Formats: sequence, structure tokens, C-alpha cells
Amino acid sequence: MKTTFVVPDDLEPARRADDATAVGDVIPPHNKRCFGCGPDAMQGLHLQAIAGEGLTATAVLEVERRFAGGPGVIHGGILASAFDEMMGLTNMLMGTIAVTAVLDVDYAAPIQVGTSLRMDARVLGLRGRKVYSEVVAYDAATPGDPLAGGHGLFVVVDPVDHFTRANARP
Ligand SMILES: CCCCC/C=C\C/C=C\C/C=C\C/C=C\CCCC(=O)SCCNC(=O)CCNC(=O)[C@H](O)C(C)(C)COP(=O)(O)OP(=O)(O)OC[C@H]1O[C@@H](n2cnc3c(N)ncnc32)[C@H](O)[C@@H]1OP(=O)(O)O
Repeated sequence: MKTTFVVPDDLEPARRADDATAVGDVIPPHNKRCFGCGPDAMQGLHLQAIAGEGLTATAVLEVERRFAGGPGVIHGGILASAFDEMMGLTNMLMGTIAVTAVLDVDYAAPIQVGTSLRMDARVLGLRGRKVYSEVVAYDAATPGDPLAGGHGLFVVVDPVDHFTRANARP
């Protein structure tokens, strides 16, 4: 892939929280109405990310017709949403809440409607409050070269403070 996103080469190691979702279990939705993972988001992606070892998680997105952009292929914004959510959920294994500051998507190949898209996400490391994460996506039926990849720079926030202020805006 050809991303230009720069991951610092001197990241601090990130640590899995002692009470993080057990390996093999679904990371619980952080908000029932979240477009990415919420069960009550009628038009949402309904992603179920399975926690892996360390700071990793995997999910499969069934690329439904309602996710189309160009004829027969996934909308780029839908893929970006899925990547954002996958990295955000994986970050939660650290026991912190981090919001997206920068999202980078490498659309390496068209992804057809009907694809079962496997997404593998992991936390790469930290720099103070900054969390660097990545995700790679494959065709689950015919694994081979990645179809797309993503990177994110997330910033750890106090969720009550962050979302209270976000909702207080006039
Ligand atoms: C009412 C009660 C509610 C309770 C809720 C409970 C739980 C909620 C749960 C979870 C939700 C979150 C995540 C869950 C998982 C998945 C969902 C996906 C995540 C998202 O979809 S989330 C939506 C989109 N997201 C936003 O809505 C963010 C809007 N934004 C801001 O809220 C601020 O912008 C913020 C907080 C990002 C930073 O603000 P800030 O003031 O806290 O910090 P500051 O600016 O100092 O940045 C600190 C360091 O990050 C560097 N930095 C910042 N921005 C950068 C950029 N763009 N490029 C390069 N570097 C950047 C600085 O350069 C500095 O770096 P350094 O430390 O080296 O100087």
C-alpha cells in the first residue's frame, strides 16, 4: 500500500488494561446509537469487533448493497467509518477513551458489494495522549493482498468532560 501517513518511530508502548474485554469476546458498544457499533443505530454498520491478544481486534463487515458508492463497490466514506470504528474499539482495550484527530485511508483496490471484509486493527503505540493505530482489510473469502488499510491518530480524553462540552455547544 502507498499511504503517506507518518507513524513516529519512537512510540511509547501501549498496555492492555487488566479489565479489558477477554480475548475472543466482542468489545461492547461504547454507545448503543453509535453509527459504527451501536445495536440501536438503525442505518449503522453494527460492527462486532472481537478482541484479540494484546491490543488487537478483528471484525467482518458484510458489504451490503446499502453501503455502495460507485456501482457495485463500497462507498469510501463507509470504509472510512468502519476503519475509524475498528481502531476506536481496539483503543478501548487500553481502558481509555480516545477520539479521532486524524484518519488516513489507503483505498488500495475496489471492494465489491457482497464482499465479507475482514478488518484487523491494532494499537501501534503512544506519544503522551496521542494514540497511533492501524487497520488492514482483506477479502475474508480469498485472503491475499490487502484491499485497503488505515491509520489513525487518536487523542485520549476524559469522556465526561469531552462529551459534556461537545453537547453544550449552542
Ligand atoms: C456525558 C457523558 C458521556 C460519557 C461518554 C462515555 C463514553 C464514550 C465513549 C466513546 C467514544 C469514543 C471512542 C470510541 C470508539 C470509536 C469511535 C471512533 C472515534 C471517533 O470517531 S471520535 C469522533 C471524531 N473526532 C472528534 O470529534 C474529535 C474532535 N476534536 C477534538 O475534540 C480535539 O481537537 C481533540 C480532543 C482531538 C484534541 O484537542 P485537545 O485540546 O484535547 O488536545 P490538543 O489539541 O492539545 O492535542 C493533543 C495532542 O494531539 C495533537 N493533535 C491534535 N489534533 C491533531 C491533528 N489534527 N493532527 C495532528 N496532531 C494533532 C496535538 O498537536 C497534541 O500533540 P502534542 O501533545 O505532541 O503537542
